[in-house]
Amino acid sequence: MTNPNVVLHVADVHKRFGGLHALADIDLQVEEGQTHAIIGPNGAGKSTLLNVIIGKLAPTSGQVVFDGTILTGRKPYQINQLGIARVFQTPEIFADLSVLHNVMIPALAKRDGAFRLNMLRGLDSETGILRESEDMLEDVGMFASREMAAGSLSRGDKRRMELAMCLIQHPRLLLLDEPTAGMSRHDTNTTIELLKKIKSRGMTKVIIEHDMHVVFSLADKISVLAQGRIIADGTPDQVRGNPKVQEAYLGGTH
Ligand SMILES: Nc1ncnc2c1ncn2[C@@H]1O[C@H](COP(=O)(O)OP(=O)(O)OP(=O)(O)O)[C@@H](O)[C@H]1O
Repeated sequence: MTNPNVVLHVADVHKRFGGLHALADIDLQVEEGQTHAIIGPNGAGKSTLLNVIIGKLAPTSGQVVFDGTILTGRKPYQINQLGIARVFQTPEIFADLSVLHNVMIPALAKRDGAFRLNMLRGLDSETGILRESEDMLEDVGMFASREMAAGSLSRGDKRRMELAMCLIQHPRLLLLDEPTAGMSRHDTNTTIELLKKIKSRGMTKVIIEHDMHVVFSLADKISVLAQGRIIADGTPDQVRGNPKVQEAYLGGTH
């Protein structure tokens, strides 16, 4: 039976790279407002799955449905316009521009439907978007750094700015690709707190993460991938106690 709370449905998806079955028989249902983690050992197919969702890769068969709309066959920018944003994977930032201007640009692009170079000229006259961007920077703890050049930020601060750049677009679904990769424990904990704060706003999130501390701190549901298949899914407690998971993942290299 269809669950009315499901907002993202990856339905019977397969992805082959030549002879390699990178995704097999994937059925993933993400409920509105939840944080759904996808975990699994290296090479399990996590990035491939994320790329299929955002339209960067076409599945060999099956489809992805978001809020009743079939995403499969659409281009990444069209999927983005439907309210799906991805963070922490090669974001386009303007290293020489201030943090504040970097946050304003995606807000303007969203309002106007596309990015135009001449947006860079009139930034300071966009008072509404300027104020909203300042609020967003306040939210992610970056207000004090708003005049700094984006290229001079530390890795942790850059990721916070990137998160603000995503949130300012008010996505309905936020995809996070290893949000704490390469971070110190302190920055990781700050990011967890930040993501919890976003969670309380009810935004749906799909998160790929290697760090089990992050996964168990944030996830409402976890799907475990191994060799391209979902071998278990459920609440963190259900997944933690699943012997198949312990064998394939938790007892493995991580
Ligand atoms: N473009 C591609 N062409 C051929 N094979 C690919 C391609 N992309 C991924 N693969 C293969 O598909 C499998 C799944 O890779 P994927 O990157 O999705 O795994 P992952 O779970 O994200 O791994 P990691 O945790 O190491 O990032 C791997 O065997 C990988 O080598």
